[in-house]
Formats: sequence, structure tokens, C-alpha cells
Amino acid sequence: MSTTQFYHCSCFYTDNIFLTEFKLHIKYTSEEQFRQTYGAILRKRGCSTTEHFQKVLKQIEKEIYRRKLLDEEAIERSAMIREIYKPFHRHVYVLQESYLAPEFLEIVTFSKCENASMDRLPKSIVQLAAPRTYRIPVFTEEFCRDFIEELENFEQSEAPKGRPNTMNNYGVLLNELGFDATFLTPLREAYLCPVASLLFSDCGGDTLDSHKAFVVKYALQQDLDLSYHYDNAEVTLNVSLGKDFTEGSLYFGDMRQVPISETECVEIGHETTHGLLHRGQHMHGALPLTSGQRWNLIIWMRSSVVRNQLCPMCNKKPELVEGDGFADGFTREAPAPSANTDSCVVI
Ligand SMILES: O=C(O)CCC(=O)C(=O)O
Ligand SMILES: [Fe+2]
Repeated sequence: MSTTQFYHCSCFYTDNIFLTEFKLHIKYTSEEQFRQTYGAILRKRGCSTTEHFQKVLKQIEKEIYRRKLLDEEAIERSAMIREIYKPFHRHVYVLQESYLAPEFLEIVTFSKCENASMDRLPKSIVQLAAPRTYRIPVFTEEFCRDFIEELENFEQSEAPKGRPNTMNNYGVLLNELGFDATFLTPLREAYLCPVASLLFSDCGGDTLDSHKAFVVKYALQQDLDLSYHYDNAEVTLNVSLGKDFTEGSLYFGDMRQVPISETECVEIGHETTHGLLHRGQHMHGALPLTSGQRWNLIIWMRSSVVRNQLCPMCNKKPELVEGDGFADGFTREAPAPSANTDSCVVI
């Protein structure tokens, strides 16, 4: 396990709070600020009574409270899972090369070549209709099947479950289940980093040093779709694991800095065992599923070098708050050496 201390940005406790009812991401620093900034839009979207507004305020306070307790509760859940949960497929927790599609291994080998260039990408890296989005083969079918079976077994167990975010109610946080050290970190370091270095070197792809990984699940009577958003990541891998389903495609717009009014979206379908690679701050969402179940592995990969300069969630220099594990991928930069220290004096 890495010994680097990773941090959150303090904006985690104020910004990007999602109000499902209004499909709106908001910032909350005080009731007055909230009322001033969002009063009109909430009224327009149907929040017309004082009671309704008070209910929304309560929801926000609850979400902020949840975020403040998140790391502590995650530690407790992980310990509980270790104690009571009996895995069904123990082998899926430890990455083996045999889980990876042979074409993926070829892509990795190609990406590591000194003269690898974007002009002559292997055919198995498919450039999609949205700018700088790629589809690549990642896993074997057997691995995807066993991985889903393992997650279903977990879902049916008594073990406590942490959900990936406020937009997704049925996903699984993989670090709590124990996938980080033996599966996800080796996958990122040995296989995904070379590919991301080649495809996304200008946006942190060549300095990825942490991740947050989870599985999202969509089904009728559960979550069907996902609102338009960007990820708290520099580079994202989204692998379709199965099962059978119809619709539920992703759609991609523009980078987060571009206003929605100037954006045209492009639809991109899933191909089981394949992954989509995209810039984390490329806006996207998921269309409603119409039948079956869709399970996707999402790996938000982070570059501390990039995000230490600017937090993508608040667009400011991050204000660091200690966190557990990889937290949100920020690190404390070493202070610049002082010119006056003896050791620096060269005579
Ligand atoms: O539904 C999907 O496959 C996309 C999920 C996603 O974009 C996310 O969780 O950040
Ligand atoms: Fe996303």
C-alpha cells in the first residue's frame, strides 16, 4: 500500500451537492447564500412552498453530515466486511493477467513502446464519435461473469454497503470490499497508466497516482439512468461488465468549462468486456435502461500533480483536508527548499 498521504479538498463539504428531485448540483455555505443563489431556480422547478424549501435544506444538511462522517464510516464498514463477509469467488480479488483480454495486453505493450504514437494506434483502440473518447477491450468474459457473481453475492449478504455517490444508489465501493491493493492499484499502475500516458498525457494521464473505483448497477425498479455530470478524476475508465440489457447508452457533451447551451451530445453504446476511456472532466451521463441489468466498473483515476494546482470540483487551489486511503487524490506538495538552509549553501 502506498505511504503517500492523500487528501480531500474542503469543497467536498460544501460543493457539488446533488438534489435528485431538481436534478441540480448546488453549493451550500449558508442558508442565505443558498437562498440567494438557488431560490429562483428551485421555485421554477417546483419548490414553491416554505415547507418544501425547508425539506430541501434538511436534505442538504443531511448530505453534508454524511460527507463529514464518510471516511470514518467507510473504515468501520471495511472492518465489518472483513469480519463477516465470505467471498463467493475469492480469486477475483487478486488481479491475474489471465483476466485481461489478449488485445488489451497488446495495447499495453504498444503504449509502453518508446516510439508509440497517437498517429498509428492499434486497431483495437477504437476512436469514438465523441472527441478523445476511446473504446478498448479490457477483460475476458469469464472474468466479467465471475466479478458480477461476486458482487451479487456481496449485495445479498448482510455486510454493510457504502454507495459510490449521491447519484447512484445500487453501486458498490470497491475499496471497502478489499479490491484496492491486490486488484485496482496493480491494474492502474501496470496496465492503465501506460495507456493513459499515451492517450491523455496533456491532462494528467502520464502522472496518475491514485484512483476511486466502484461498480454501478442499473435495473428496472432501481436506478435507470445517470444525470449529466463530470467525474472527480483526470482520466476515467468505464468497463461494461454485462449482464443483458437494452438502452442505457452513455452520452458525452463537452468539457466542463463549456456551457451546456453550446454543447451537442453524442451517444455511445456499451460493449460487454470493453471499456471507455475518457477525460474525467468531459461531461457525460447515462440514458435510461429499458430492460435487464447493466453493471459497469468505473475507475476514476487521479493525478495529484494536476489536481494539486486546481481542484476540479471547486475550480480553486485545493484546501487540503486529511482523508483515508486515496481520499480525493490530492497531496501536500513538498515546500520549496529555502535558500538560507546550510545544506543549500555551496561555496
Ligand atoms: O453509467 C455509467 O456507466 C456511467 C457512470 C459514470 O459516469 C460515473 O459513475 O461517473
Ligand atoms: Fe461519470
